[in-house]
Amino acid sequence: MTDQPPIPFVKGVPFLGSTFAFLHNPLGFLRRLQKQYGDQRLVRIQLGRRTVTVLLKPEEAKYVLQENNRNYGRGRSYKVLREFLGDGLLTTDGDYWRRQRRLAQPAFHRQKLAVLADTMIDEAVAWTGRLQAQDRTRPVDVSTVLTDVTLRIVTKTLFGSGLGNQTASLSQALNELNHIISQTVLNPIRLPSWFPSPANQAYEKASKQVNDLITGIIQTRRQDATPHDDLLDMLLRATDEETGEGMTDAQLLSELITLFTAGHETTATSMAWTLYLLATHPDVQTRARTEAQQTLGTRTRFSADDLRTMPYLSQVINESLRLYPPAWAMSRLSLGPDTLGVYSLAADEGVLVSPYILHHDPASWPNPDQFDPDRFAPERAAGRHSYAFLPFGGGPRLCIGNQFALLEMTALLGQLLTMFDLTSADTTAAQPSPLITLRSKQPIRLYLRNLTI
Ligand code: HEM
Repeated sequence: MTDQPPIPFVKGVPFLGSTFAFLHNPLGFLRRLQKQYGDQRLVRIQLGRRTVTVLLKPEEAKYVLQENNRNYGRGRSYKVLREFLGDGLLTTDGDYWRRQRRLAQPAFHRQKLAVLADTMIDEAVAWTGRLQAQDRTRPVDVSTVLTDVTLRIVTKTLFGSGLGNQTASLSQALNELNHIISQTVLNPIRLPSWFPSPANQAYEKASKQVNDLITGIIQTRRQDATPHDDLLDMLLRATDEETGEGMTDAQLLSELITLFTAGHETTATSMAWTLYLLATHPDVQTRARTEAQQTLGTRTRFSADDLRTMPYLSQVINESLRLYPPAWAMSRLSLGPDTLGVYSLAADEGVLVSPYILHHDPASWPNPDQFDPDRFAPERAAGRHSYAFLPFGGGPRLCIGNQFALLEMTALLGQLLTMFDLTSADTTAAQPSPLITLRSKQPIRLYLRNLTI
């Protein structure tokens, strides 16, 4: 190991290294690194007091996320999230994470998802109905309408439709909690959690409300032998093959809040980008609509099977996830020393895997900024490295909700395209803003014109 060269290091400015350059424009900064250091495959930068190794090629991403994943734990950003989400799938590591993942995985199997897909389709139909009833001479802010529908879908698929008037209060409380978490995680000046600041007090209040509501739901369900077609039911029934034990109420609570948080804004964000791309590429929109219309035929509602049989729509979604991956960066910490390609990596080093950077590498994606769904046509995708496209991460920590998200997006897109023509209300191009997820800097506003008129 000692013969190996150190990873190329970007010095930046004295004491602060690349901190300001990165914070000022993270995506621009990372793309400059890619241009300058792409041939070396990785590069180390200084962020604050720590150094971070940025992986610039899919081979190293695969190595860290999959081949030697046991040497890489959750990075620092997950430690902050853990304060809020507790010990859930997203924030834990090691044996604890492995057991929770084993318990939760069956809830996301194909047949189980087919049941949840029906809920998604019902919600997609209701959503387009609400859009149709709106005043459509004015543009629609897509983030608002998508947050609304993805919230409904995640609440219903997690907790079922039997919550009655609790559905609205739960959804509202969880959304508020989610909002406070995002604001706090992104704020560089964080007061300790015991300090009675307005943000900490708002968090305490929302968190207590969510915990009380979900704990109440869990306890009611534990007394109820009737099967429910929702994720909570599947998680409640899950037992560990080795010990025969299931999850405690506290574990269920953390996993439910995690699934809600991880599964809601990501999907709303990528749907917003997809609608924007379709509105600004009318030829792609027409082709996607034709496929959706032909699949639907004379029916008014898609079936769960239909959602897996629209290859062009799936190419469109993939290309949108390539250009604007909601999880634009994933952080890891090396647990022990390692060898990355020809370089040596020390223990306790930050490692950054950025889907955004790998998705814009010209070596894998010629003209990387161009929207071209045919890149995902089987003949063009053949031979591409499997980690050149990783919107859902990879290896054992691959997003547990990836198929859920793709089904949901297909249901919403398919339904929307069969009813409306989409055009952009703005002349300037939308710019990505890397917050916790990769949102658009400006609101995305579209006109929805009724196709039948
Ligand atoms: C377009 C939508 C989505 C995107 C782009 C996305 C992306 C990701 C990525 C990149 C990871 C891996 C993070 C890492 O390894 O550091 C992840 C993990 C995770 N996602 Fe998603 N996700 C999406 C939707 C969902 C949905 C719908 C759910 C649940 C219903 C969900 C639940 C989770 C959970 C629980 C994890 C942690 C898995 C583990 O480590 O075992 N995600 N997601």
